[in-house]
Amino acid sequence: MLDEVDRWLERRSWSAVDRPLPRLLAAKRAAGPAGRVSVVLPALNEEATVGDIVAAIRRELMTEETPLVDELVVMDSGSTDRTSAVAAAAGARVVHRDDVLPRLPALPGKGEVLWRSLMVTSGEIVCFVDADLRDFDPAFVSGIVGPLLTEPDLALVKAMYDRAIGNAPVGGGRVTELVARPLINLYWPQLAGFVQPLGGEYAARRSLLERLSFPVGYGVELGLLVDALRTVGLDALGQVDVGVRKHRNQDGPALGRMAAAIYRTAHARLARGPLIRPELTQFERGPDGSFVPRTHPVDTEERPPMRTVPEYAARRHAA
Ligand SMILES: O=c1ccn([C@@H]2O[C@H](COP(=O)(O)OP(=O)(O)O)[C@@H](O)[C@H]2O)c(=O)[nH]1
Ligand SMILES: O=C(O)[C@@H](COP(=O)(O)O)O[C@H]1O[C@H](CO)[C@@H](O)[C@H](O)[C@H]1O
Repeated sequence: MLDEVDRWLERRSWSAVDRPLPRLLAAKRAAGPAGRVSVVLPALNEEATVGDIVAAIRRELMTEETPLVDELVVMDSGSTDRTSAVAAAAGARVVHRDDVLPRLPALPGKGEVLWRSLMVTSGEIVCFVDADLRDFDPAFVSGIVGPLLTEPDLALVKAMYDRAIGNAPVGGGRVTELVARPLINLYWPQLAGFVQPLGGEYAARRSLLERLSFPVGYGVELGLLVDALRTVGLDALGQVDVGVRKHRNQDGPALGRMAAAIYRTAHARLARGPLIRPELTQFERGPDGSFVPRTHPVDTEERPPMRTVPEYAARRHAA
């Protein structure tokens, strides 16, 4: 690793226990409006898990005694199950992607709803948490929000954790290990110190997020991390150890499509090369036992920095 990254690991890598909740609450009070925290859960058909996550955040971080989180929003990404009803019953504000910036028809994808969430939240600190987590611990939120309350020169903090898969305590993060980590080490070695560059739990200042493009699909984590490095520099980025992360693990073909979106996002940020063909063909055995190609589109759209959207600028001016 670069010497710069070794130094960065000394300065910008923490554990959630380094900042106990009373310290964070005091820092939040001292920060005033700049300490307002919005938590956003992107959710596509997460009825099985979203309610417990919402309830845990409300129970531990949204009480009179522990008011760390000011706003909890579940962004419905086009669910066809009871995600919205379950999230609302647990106490979240639920926003459907189609109800945000209706003049821009919603595109499918996680990044799309994360981008739109900036339009419907008001926190100066925005914290993203996946809605498919199992055994969710609210320290995921307080751990990554903490440094943004105590270190004014930080702009984005990622969670780091062991990646469980099935019943095994480690071995998850397959696209991270096979795609993102090699890409980052080859092309953005300053980011090589991030243990979980694709992790879905991260917090950032709105002042940074509103300046970044959002890939509409699964490229959003890599895109935001690479662009944050370019925009604010490595020393404004950090990571916090929050233990173990368990989530619903997708199958290989689904992760292949995710990997293609991540490759596309990386390609778009490398020197402008030849136009790439945004498709991915995978194979499965057909009824007659032969291999059948299945071609899927790879999302290429990126939403512009939110601060360039007139409605957003007007809303911020009015606030
Ligand atoms: O089009 C999408 C795809 C995913 N997600 C959400 O984004 C998070 C991460 O997605 P997923 O679990 O599919 O990714 P993985 O963790 O398996 O990489 C979850 O809360 C999903 O419900 C979403 O809101 N819209
Ligand atoms: O880290 C990874 O390799 C993938 C897949 O994880 P698993 O192999 O299912 O544990 O999960 C992450 O990647 C997505 C793309 O960046 C993020 O959106 C997810 O939040 C994150 O879970």
